[in-house]
Amino acid sequence: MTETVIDIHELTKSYGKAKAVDRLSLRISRGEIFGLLGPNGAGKSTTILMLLGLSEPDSGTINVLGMNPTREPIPVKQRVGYLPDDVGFYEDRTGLENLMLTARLNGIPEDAARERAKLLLEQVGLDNAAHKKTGAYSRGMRQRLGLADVLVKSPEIIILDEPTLGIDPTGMEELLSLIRKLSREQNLTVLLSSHQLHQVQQICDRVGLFVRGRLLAEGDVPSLSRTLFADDPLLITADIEGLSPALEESIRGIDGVHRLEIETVGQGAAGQQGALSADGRCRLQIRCDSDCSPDIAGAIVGSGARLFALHRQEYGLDEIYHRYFAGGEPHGKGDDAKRSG
Ligand SMILES: Nc1ncnc2c1ncn2[C@@H]1O[C@H](COP(=O)(O)OP(=O)(O)OP(=O)(O)O)[C@@H](O)[C@H]1O
Repeated sequence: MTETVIDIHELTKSYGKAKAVDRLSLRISRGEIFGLLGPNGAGKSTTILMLLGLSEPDSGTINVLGMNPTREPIPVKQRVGYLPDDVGFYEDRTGLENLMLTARLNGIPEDAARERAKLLLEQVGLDNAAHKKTGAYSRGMRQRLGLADVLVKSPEIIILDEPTLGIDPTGMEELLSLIRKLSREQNLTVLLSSHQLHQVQQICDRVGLFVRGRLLAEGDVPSLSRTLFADDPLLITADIEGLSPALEESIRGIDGVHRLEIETVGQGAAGQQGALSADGRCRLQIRCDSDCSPDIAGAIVGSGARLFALHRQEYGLDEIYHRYFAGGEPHGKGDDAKRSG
């Protein structure tokens, strides 16, 4: 059975009349990577501060590793690592010295501190920069050092606030795969807030979508997209040559196919519907309620037509996010969402 390590129930926090967090309920399991997503002011940071015992809820309950962070902030802090978005280091000291300082502050004896710091620098890929002053580190290196820094005390949960902010795409990719690797190897629970949707999607087991202090939806990306796009079936596009009435008929007859539209492509085509281009090429746009691509490909090839490309549109976090947050407001199911092809 999976162990719940973070259990939030009906958590509410207001600043004056404004509710920063509004009846938030959420459970996170050990070893899970959970992404907190939402526009500015959604309540992500306020939630994180309450999880760390740095801010007191107005009502509701929070349980972190069996503890109440408001009443037991110190034991929670010992077992939960936090990487803020603007991590600070002693710039005139090396990466190794900075980590050893954190180790000392956590009561780790000198020899063990050095060993731990060296091991962590190796794990985050900074062993070559161990003796370089952190003032000369790039943003990506600082974030990796920040990750090593939160891991010094061997936490069970790490909370990362916008860890990929300001890092170039390669550095971002490396940092995220490092987070995933560490989480999987050490059964480390990771809670991360981010706006980098595409990247978050790659590493998070589950995401929660926040807006105005409320959790609008949570789940893994495929199940969220199924719920959100339930009235907007899957789109499969096929570029073919040699469409016949019999092929049209057989595609329309495939179980799960809702609608078939034909668009011209290729030489002399103007993208008009229903006509073939001079070279006989056309694009079939097939809306289905399940993935019918194998049956569609089979029907095309079986009819003697030539298949040039078959593409299945995937709804990812970007589409989900835009549907909820376009213009900073949650949108309903019927609204247009920005889609990638
Ligand atoms: N100390 C504070 N005093 C007054 N209002 C605050 C305070 N901290 C946050 N708020 C307000 O609470 C709401 C939630 O803010 P919070 O910082 O938690 O959002 P966020 O999702 O973390 O946003 P961001 O991505 O910009 O950090 C916002 O309306 C914010 O203005």
